Amino acid sequence: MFAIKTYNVISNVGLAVFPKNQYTINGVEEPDALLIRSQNLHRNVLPVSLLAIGRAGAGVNNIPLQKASENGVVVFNAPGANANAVKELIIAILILASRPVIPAIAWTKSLSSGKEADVTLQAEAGKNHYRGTELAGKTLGVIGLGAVGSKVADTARQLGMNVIGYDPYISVEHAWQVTSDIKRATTLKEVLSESDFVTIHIPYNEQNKNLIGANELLMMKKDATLLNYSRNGIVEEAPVLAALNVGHLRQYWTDFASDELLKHEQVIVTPHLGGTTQEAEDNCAQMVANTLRLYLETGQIKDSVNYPTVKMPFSSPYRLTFLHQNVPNMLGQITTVLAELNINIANMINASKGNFAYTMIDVDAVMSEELYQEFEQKCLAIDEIIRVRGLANPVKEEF
Ligand SMILES: NC(=O)C1=CN([C@@H]2O[C@H](COP(=O)(O)OP(=O)(O)OC[C@H]3O[C@@H](n4cnc5c(N)ncnc54)[C@H](O)[C@@H]3O)[C@@H](O)[C@H]2O)C=CC1
Ligand SMILES: O=C(O)C(=O)COP(=O)(O)O
Repeated sequence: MFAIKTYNVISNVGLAVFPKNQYTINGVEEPDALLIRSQNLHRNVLPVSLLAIGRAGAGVNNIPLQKASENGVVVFNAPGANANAVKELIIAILILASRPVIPAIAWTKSLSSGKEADVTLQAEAGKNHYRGTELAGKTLGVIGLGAVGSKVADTARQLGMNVIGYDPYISVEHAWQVTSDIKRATTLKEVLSESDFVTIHIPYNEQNKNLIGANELLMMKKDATLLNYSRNGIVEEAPVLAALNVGHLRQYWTDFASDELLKHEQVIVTPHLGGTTQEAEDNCAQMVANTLRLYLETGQIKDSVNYPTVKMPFSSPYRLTFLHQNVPNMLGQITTVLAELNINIANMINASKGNFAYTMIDVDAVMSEELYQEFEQKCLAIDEIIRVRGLANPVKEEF
């Protein structure tokens, strides 16, 4: 049995991926895996039992990745699974930022038909106060052309906007997804200075902390609108409020509340709604539940943010897996231990990601508990080996 502990609201479609006869959900204190959304784990102690964390969503800045890697905890996310939800919200916001639909609705609601008054006439007479502008022909700057940004760029083009994209680290896969008729900016300044709307779709990490501050805001067109549906730490709040106050920036739309932002009339804050649709919640939970199962049951790693992708058919009766430092001679040391115990290798694979690496070795026969314990002890005596697992071949391997 594997034990999963969940935090946040996780879709039942995702939870249904775990067969009841093999998994307990929220049944024990020492889980094999966590399944979370935005739960902040930075202050949590990771239990020794913990093998994996599944983030049902994109951003992993709520997870202590270095600590997880060092403790042999593989962290997975659900790349792209909520991107359409964020895209649709961004498009709605671009329209709401151009046309005062929300105040117009509130005003219309306030009309009352007294004895003489006719709400239709009042509405017709007052509508000019709610004149908007159109998106077609305006320029949208998209910072980050990953799963969300590439979709936003495409749809904005379909709406007749000019689109400038900026992503110096774009993956080949996403580069293929981005429509070819957007302008590629080579500097942040280029995208900021040419856009009427700027929308940010990048991860929060040390490098992207405060990416948009006073200097960058000055690069923006006067009267432009800034959208931050990525993370609050990417945009510095004080300079944004100052830019709004002096009339340099028109509006700031964000998914991340703060006391200061909520007080400002030209800041419109949504309650971290980007990925909150039924479809996105189902997609994310289902995707990451499948990758958790794949890892827990077969040792294979897919969509991990801290360990490499490793795929190998489970064609032998027994599999050994090793999370270790990415240093020379790891394979040599592991195979020496196997040879000492007279265990024959049927198949093996090794891959690395940054400072960490993963090795899977399929062996000819199921190891007895006693033999496995001896093997594990010898392996863990090697300083650079972080975690060892022994897995019997599951009946079902496809996820
Ligand atoms: N508001 C919400 O509910 C949601 C927020 N997000 C946030 O949006 C972020 C992006 O999500 P996805 O597009 O799914 O991730 P992704 O990983 O597919 O794309 C991120 C892109 O940003 C690029 N990038 C990184 N640093 C950059 C920089 N300094 N300048 C320009 N480009 C840069 C990368 O090369 C990559 O192409 C997530 O990390 C998360 O923080 C994602 C989903 C929902
Ligand atoms: O996927 C992301 O990065 C998000 O920000 C969505 O967060 P959530 O799952 O709604 O708490």
